[in-house]
Amino acid sequence: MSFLDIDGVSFTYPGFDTVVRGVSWRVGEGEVHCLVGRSGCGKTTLLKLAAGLLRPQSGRILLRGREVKAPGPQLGFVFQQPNLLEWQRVIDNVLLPVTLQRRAGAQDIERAQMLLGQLGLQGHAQRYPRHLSGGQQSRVALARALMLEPALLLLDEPFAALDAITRGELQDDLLRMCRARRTTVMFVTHDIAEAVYLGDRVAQMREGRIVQDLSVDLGAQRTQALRYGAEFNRYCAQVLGAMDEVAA
Ligand SMILES: Nc1ncnc2c1ncn2[C@@H]1O[C@H](COP(=O)(O)OP(=O)(O)OP(=O)(O)O)[C@@H](O)[C@H]1O
Repeated sequence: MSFLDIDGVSFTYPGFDTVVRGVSWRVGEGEVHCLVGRSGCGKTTLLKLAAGLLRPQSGRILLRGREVKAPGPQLGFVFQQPNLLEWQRVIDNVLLPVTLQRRAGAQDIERAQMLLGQLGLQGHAQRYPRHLSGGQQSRVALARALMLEPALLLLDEPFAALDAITRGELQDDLLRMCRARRTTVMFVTHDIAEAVYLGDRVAQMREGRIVQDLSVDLGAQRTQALRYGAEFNRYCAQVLGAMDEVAA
């Protein structure tokens, strides 16, 4: 049994063609798995299925052996837009997963402050989202997703709107935070280099199916300098090659 078992899962939006077609995918605990593929191939839908936001019509999804039926505290989700509450301060945005259930206590506030500190936002807790840059807002969204210490973090192109340097910093923050906690990560991106940089595995989706599942043996400690190495570029070429096969 893997940490996350996606087993023969299919999904169709009512009245439309099937979007996810018999996908099986296993994710080990503490691993980072990236999912790439052309626009519309079903990546977001698969992520929503893994989150329990959608239910498969066939197959099943098990998290630590238990069927995922609805989103819960074991799951964190980060979307392309930070989706912060504009009228709440940064600290209250981070505390949101707690305050949706109960009043935040001193320990919760301490934890939120710690997460903000780890993401370089210690001085920003009392600000409002509009006072932050795009990269800082993405960091707040990441802190919020980690607030309940989820076992599985699902990210859907969370850094797509950021410039290359900020994006690199966020990638390193994500890896550092998740490796330290052994958080398991599923990360959807259009960017092949981002997938290879972050992933222990990179899966490629095409027309609802996983058509390539590549193990990336670049070690657990990734630094941006890796990107200039031959090995890194070989992995990128392998993923791109499989994508080009589709276009040919
Ligand atoms: N709520 C919905 N109702 C009907 N069809 C949908 C719905 N959401 C998505 N689809 C369709 O399902 C297919 C897969 O969409 P999905 O968002 O999963 O793709 P994706 O690979 O994440 O795309 P992108 O990279 O552009 O975000 C697309 O053809 C899309 O039009």
